[in-house]
Amino acid sequence: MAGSLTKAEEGTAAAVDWSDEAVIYVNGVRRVLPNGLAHLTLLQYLRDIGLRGTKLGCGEGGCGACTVMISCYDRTTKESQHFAINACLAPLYSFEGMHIITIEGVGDRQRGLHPVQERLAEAHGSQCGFCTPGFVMSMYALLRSSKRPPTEEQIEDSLAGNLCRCTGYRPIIDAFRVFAKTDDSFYTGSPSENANGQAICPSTGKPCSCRNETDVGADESSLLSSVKTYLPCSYNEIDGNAYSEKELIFPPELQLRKYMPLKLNGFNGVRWYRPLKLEQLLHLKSCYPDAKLIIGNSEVGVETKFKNAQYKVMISVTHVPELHTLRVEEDGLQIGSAVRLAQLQKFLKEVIAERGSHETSSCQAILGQLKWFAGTQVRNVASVGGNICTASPISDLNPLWMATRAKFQIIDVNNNVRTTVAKDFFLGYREVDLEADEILLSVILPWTRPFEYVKEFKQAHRREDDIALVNAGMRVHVTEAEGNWIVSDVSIVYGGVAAVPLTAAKTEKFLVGKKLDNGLLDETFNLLKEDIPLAENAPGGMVEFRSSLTLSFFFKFFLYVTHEMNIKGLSNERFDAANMSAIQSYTRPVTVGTQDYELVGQGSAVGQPMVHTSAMLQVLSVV
Ligand SMILES: NC(=O)C1=CN([C@@H]2O[C@H](COP(=O)(O)OP(=O)(O)OC[C@H]3O[C@@H](n4cnc5c(N)ncnc54)[C@H](O)[C@@H]3O)[C@@H](O)[C@H]2O)C=CC1
Ligand SMILES: O=c1[nH]c(=O)c2nc[nH]c2[nH]1
Repeated sequence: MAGSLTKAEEGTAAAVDWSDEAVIYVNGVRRVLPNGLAHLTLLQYLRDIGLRGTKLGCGEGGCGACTVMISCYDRTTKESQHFAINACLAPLYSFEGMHIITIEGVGDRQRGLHPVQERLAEAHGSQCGFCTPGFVMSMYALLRSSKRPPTEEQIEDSLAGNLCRCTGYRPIIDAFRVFAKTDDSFYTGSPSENANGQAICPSTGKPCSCRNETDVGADESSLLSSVKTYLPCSYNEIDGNAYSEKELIFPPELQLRKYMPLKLNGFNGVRWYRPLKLEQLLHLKSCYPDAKLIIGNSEVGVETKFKNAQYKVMISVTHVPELHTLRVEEDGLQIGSAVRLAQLQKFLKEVIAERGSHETSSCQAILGQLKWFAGTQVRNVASVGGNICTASPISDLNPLWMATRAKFQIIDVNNNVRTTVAKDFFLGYREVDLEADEILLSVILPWTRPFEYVKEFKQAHRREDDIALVNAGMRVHVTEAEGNWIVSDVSIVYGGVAAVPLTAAKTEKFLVGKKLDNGLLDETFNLLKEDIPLAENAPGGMVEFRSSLTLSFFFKFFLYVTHEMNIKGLSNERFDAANMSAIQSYTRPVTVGTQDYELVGQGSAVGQPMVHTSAMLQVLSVV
């Protein structure tokens, strides 16, 4: 049904036939969304229609209890794509034309448990059950989106946005480890052996004894490990059918459905638009200069829920192709502002694999930082432009855009494009160089030159899914002059230390023209302390610690560059082997944990590793 045009929209070239018909599928069931729900999140809607298995935890995208799987159809590749998201921040209408699968769509009492649910229950992976549907959905989305069985690392990464506060992560990870099919022998019952005849663990690739522990019928009086329940779960025990036969498919109607520009309303006069063309977006922005652009809503959602922000007009720009550019160009990469962070990760990996390493030092640093940016569910929706324009003082990427000499392309409502350097874009606390009639179009990330090194830094209370205490982006370019390799250009930018990312200007000036050697360090540290002052009462506290981080990040950068230059024979600066760990990027081995307990046969359930009676219900999220 076509929506009527407002006065402001009348008589313009971009007048559009806006539709107010919004169709989604939820667990295979077609649902026409009524107009008037623009103020609702997906989570509120799901719970309103009786699907209460998806939980409201923190409500700000941090705990994963509200995880659901979204499927959409890529008309270019003709494939459906699946990803886990947090329903608590997701604006309902953003999913028009998509399929939402909730915990109820994965398994239920009639169809039985999905193997993911079955594993979690059997491996004692639920206790109070509140976070359980979120874990199931993250694992389910990973399996549905993986062409090959995921690795154990991928499984753990996919759970970084899910918090558990009672069961503990060991049994949860143990439960899901079986889906990391790394060795067929694990499934055939004849594990491979090394030259010494020791069994090789199919999961870790190291000698172990887990094959014995898969023998459920082993002597019960012996010491047993909880990993004994590692059995493949390829079928459902209720009726013996392969579970894949019951997997919800992407609805054929949605494959064929034509996207329409949408105009819908919400409570209290809220208006929600989904333009399909840049021209439509710019026209809306000219009619409503105060309109809020929305992509992932992971910042705007927090502002409206917790900071009393009210936005009357919201423009969802997820379907504007010009904002989704991901292009390799002669001078670097062009990255559209609406590109999701997970898409950017995938793209950067491809670019790094294809191009020479000297060109992609910036790409590697950004990819390195994205690994620790929030959790999977947030990265699946949050966008490059959303992070830049939020201009959060702790943004993980903004110091890097500045340090890498990135440029931002900005377009106004009259289609004029201007380019500014990232370094000049952040004006004050959450204030950027954008006029009311302008939007961010894209980011241009230049290739690095030979002998140019870029590195990312972040320190948080915990590595996964946490905001930075201090972060930084650093870059140096060295060139040869009279037989010496000297600094020709350097960028040192810190986040988390001021209202905007802060450039260490005096330090940069000092370093230019110098040969990087240990003798420079004392003076550099003194200048850094002047450049990055942290007052005793600075917001965020822990000033001594944060101050020392600014120095230690630089020291690590210095070591990294020195080491790289030594390898290339450009320098013979002393490199103390004890400092090696400072330059190695942190890689956490997959989690390994065992639990040993003695079974005391006293004729009762006490002391027996029995699955508790609520487990089957908790993994279905019906309790
Ligand atoms: N809730 C959470 O757990 C987390 C939230 N974040 C935040 O989420 C944001 C990520 O992006 P989204 O979810 O996509 O943001 P969003 O849809 O919430 O938009 C964020 C801000 O950017 C503006 N914006 C977005 N694109 C724009 C463009 N092209 N031109 C001008 N302004 C534009 C929006 O109007 C809004 O003010 C980051 O800024 C970060 O601060 C990041 C990690 C975790
Ligand atoms: O750049 C960011 N990185 C994060 O991890 C994060 N969490 C909330 N907001 C954030 N911004």
